[in-house]
Amino acid sequence: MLRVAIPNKGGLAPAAAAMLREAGYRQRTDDKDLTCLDAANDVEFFYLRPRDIATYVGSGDLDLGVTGRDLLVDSGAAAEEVLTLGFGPSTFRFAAPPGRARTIADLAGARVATAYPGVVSKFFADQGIDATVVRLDGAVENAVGLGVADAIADVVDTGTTLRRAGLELVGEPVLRSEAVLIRRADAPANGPVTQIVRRLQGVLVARRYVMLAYDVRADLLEEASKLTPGIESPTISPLHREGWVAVQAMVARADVHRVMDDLYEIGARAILVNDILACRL
Ligand SMILES: Nc1ncnc2c1ncn2[C@@H]1O[C@H](COP(=O)(O)OP(=O)(O)OP(=O)(O)O)[C@@H](O)[C@H]1O
Ligand SMILES: O=P(O)(O)OC[C@H]1O[C@H](OP(=O)(O)OP(=O)(O)O)[C@H](O)[C@@H]1O
Ligand SMILES: [Mg+2]
Repeated sequence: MLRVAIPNKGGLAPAAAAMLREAGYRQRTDDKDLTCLDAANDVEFFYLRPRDIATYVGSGDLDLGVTGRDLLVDSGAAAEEVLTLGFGPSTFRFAAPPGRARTIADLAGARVATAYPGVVSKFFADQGIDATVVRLDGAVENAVGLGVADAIADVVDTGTTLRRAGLELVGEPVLRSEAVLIRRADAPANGPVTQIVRRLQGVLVARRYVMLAYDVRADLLEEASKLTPGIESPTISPLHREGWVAVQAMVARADVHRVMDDLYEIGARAILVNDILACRL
C-alpha cells in the first residue's frame, strides 16, 4: 500500500485534492478526516500540515507527499522533487523599509524575520552574508514595524501585504516555488510510485492541452500541420468530400485561439476544440 501525504489545510490543500481526484484517486469528503483509504488504487492518503510533509517523507514513514518547494527546502529533510504540479506558485523574497537596503548584501548585520528560517539561513550561508535570522510563525511583515527585526524574508504573491506594511522588495527572488510531489531522496523506483507520477503527469497534460479538430483541403495539409504539429504528429483522416481531410492534434490551451485564427485564414473549416479529461502520453 502506497502512503501519500497531502496538505490538510492552507492554500495548497484544495488544489492538491482536486488534482488527485482528477487523476482518479479517492479523496476525503470531510475536511476533519485525517486519512482517506483508496482501496481500489491501493493508496492511503494522510492529511498533514504542508510544512510537516517533507519531514514524514524524508524519514521514510510516508512514501510520497505534496508540498511547496519552499517548504521542502526549509525543512532540510532528505526528500527530493519527483514532479512539479503546476499550482501554488509563489516567490520567496527579502523586504525592508525604504532606504534600508538596496541589495541583499546590504542586509549584512541585520535582523531578518521569517517563517522560513531554513531557507534564509541556507541562503545567507551560501552567499557568505552574516545576518541574524529571527524565526516567527507568520504575519512576519509586522515584525519590522514592531521593532523585532530590520527586514523580513517571506512568500510574496501579489505584494499587497508588503505594501500595507510599508516595506519594499530587496534584490531578486531567493526562490521560485510551486507545489511539488516529493519522495525520500534515495528511495528505489517502484511500480506504485511510477503509476501515481504517470497519472499526475496525465492531469498536467490534460490541463495544459486541448484537442483541436478541423477540416482542410488536402493541398493545404502541410501548411496546416505546421500550425498544429501536435505532440508527435497530427492524425489525418480521409473525408467523404473529395480533396479534403480531417485533422486532429493536441494544441496548448494558451495558444488555441491564435492557432484557430491562423487555421481559418489558410482555409481550414469546422474548427472544433475539445477538452481532454485525462491522458497517458
Ligand atoms: N499567497 C500565498 N501565501 C502563502 N503561501 C503561498 C501563497 N501562494 C502560494 N503559497 C505556497 O503555499 C505554501 C504554504 O502553505 P501553508 O498552508 O503553510 O500556508 P498558508 O496557505 O499561508 O496557510 P497558513 O498561513 O494558514 O499556514 C508554500 O509552499 C507557499 O509558497
Ligand atoms: O503578496 P501577497 O499577495 O500579499 O501574499 C503574501 C502573503 O500571504 C501569506 O500570508 P498568510 O495570509 O498566509 O498569513 P501568514 O503570514 O500568517 O501565513 C504570506 O506569508 C504573505 O504574508
Ligand atoms: Mg500563510
